[in-house]
Amino acid sequence: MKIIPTALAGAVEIQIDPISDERGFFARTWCSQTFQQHGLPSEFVQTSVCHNKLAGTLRGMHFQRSPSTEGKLIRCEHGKVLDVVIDCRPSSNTFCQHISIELDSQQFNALYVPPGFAHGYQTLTDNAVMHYMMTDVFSPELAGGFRYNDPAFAINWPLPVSQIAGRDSQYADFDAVLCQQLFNEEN
Ligand SMILES: Cc1cn([C@H]2C[C@H](O)[C@@H](COP(=O)(O)OP(=O)(O)O[C@H]3O[C@H](C)C(=O)[C@H](O)[C@H]3O)O2)c(=O)[nH]c1=O
Repeated sequence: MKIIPTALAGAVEIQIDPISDERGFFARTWCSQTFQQHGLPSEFVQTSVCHNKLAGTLRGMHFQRSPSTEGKLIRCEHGKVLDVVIDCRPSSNTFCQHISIELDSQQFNALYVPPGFAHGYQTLTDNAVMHYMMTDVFSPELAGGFRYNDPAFAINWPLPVSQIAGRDSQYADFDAVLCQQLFNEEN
């Protein structure tokens, strides 16, 4: 595996090192020891899968606020998505900044998103399937979100939105003070 830092400390792309032969290839996608050596999670407590019917579907920007310690390893298992994460950590030098990365089932790449981030994606193909591995259990009472088209982030989504949950298009405008309260590690 190659672990590639991004502009947001702690968020890293994981690329595979395929071992090929005439049948195809074999590649490691996660290893507790390798992850631990890179300061990444050595264990996960929940995994999930998500199917999206149409290209242009937008899910996000979702977070689990403090005291959740949810980090997630995300991979596209069918099709391709533009994945976006926003740094919501009050003490971070990149607070409120975001990165975008294509997760492509044909590239087998993944993204690790640490606690303190909002996450979302837009599907670039029909029938895009996402796989998640989480470091903390899902807590509905700690779930929240920012609007995908909030001018505070100016995220450049590649396609017109074809499908989006009502909740996701109605989040209030971003409020940095509220965000710092939501993600205050002392909560
Ligand atoms: C996330 C999650 C959801 N659920 C239940 C709650 C709902 O009854 C149903 C659909 O949930 P939701 O509409 O929140 O699913 P998404 O819109 O895909 O949300 C996810 O999409 C963004 C992009 C993410 O990064 C998060 O993983 C997650 O927020 O599954 C669970 O039971 N466990 C879970 O971990």
